[in-house]
Amino acid sequence: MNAPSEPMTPNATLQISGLNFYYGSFQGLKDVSLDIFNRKVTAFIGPSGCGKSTLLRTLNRMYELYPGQKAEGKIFYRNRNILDPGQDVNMLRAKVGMVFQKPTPFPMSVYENIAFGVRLYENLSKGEMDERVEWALKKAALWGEVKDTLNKSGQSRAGGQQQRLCIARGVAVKPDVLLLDEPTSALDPISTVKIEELIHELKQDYTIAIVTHNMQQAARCSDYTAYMYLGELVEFGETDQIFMQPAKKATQDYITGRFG
Ligand SMILES: Nc1ncnc2c1ncn2[C@@H]1O[C@H](COP(=O)(O)OP(=O)(O)OP(=O)(O)O)[C@@H](O)[C@H]1O
Repeated sequence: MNAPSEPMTPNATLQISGLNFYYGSFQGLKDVSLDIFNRKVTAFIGPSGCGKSTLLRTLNRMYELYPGQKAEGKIFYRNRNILDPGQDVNMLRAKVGMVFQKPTPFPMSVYENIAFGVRLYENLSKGEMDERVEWALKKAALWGEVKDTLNKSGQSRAGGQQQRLCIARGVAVKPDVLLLDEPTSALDPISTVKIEELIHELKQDYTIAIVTHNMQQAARCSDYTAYMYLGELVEFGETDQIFMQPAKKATQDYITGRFG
């Protein structure tokens, strides 16, 4: 780990400063700066291709799994710039977990879906692991539905349960931050409501950033909203302000459906 660098804004879990992102020669993010606050939900909204997912994927350096993708600028987490080459990326991804649009349980039992990730970071006894699995499934509001079938395949569950299993898997390694990339867009309305209720519960313990196409979802779930367009952050603020009194006409046009 590098020496501590700059102090962060109080109450910020992540502080993004002057972030640029490149897919080869194409610039996907342009000088983006914003704070992601502790135990709050921050929503990224904007038309398709504006850079929402790109921004989310910088926060745990997920983009590095793909050649030719590069981030420049600073993202502070615990007073350190996680974009520094010395950052331990595995540790970062344990602390800043991610859930994807399409539920992606591993091809193994419900129990193993959770235990697998925990074993990468901790050496727990069988009893401790059983407790951790139960704890994570309870956090993801799934325990009641799966407690009698923990040894059945995670992939055989319904879509909404699979997504909550992925959230349980993320929570099980005790992260600080959960990144949710369109977590309900592949789900039916009832499962969507459950995930939204879960987000509300989870923010008591975790900092959450969510990408969503659905403006009503952003309005319902988030405390802060960032409106993006063509790789730039147009406006960022408390969700009520962004939806009721946006400072910029471009934001107003988007949220009133006049554009996008
Ligand atoms: N692997 C890639 N290679 C090249 N360009 C990419 C790649 N992935 C994304 N882009 C481009 O980067 C820009 C931002 O994409 P991104 O997926 O972050 O947008 P988004 O706002 O999340 O869009 P959507 O709502 O459609 O998911 C787009 O112009 C997109 O075409």
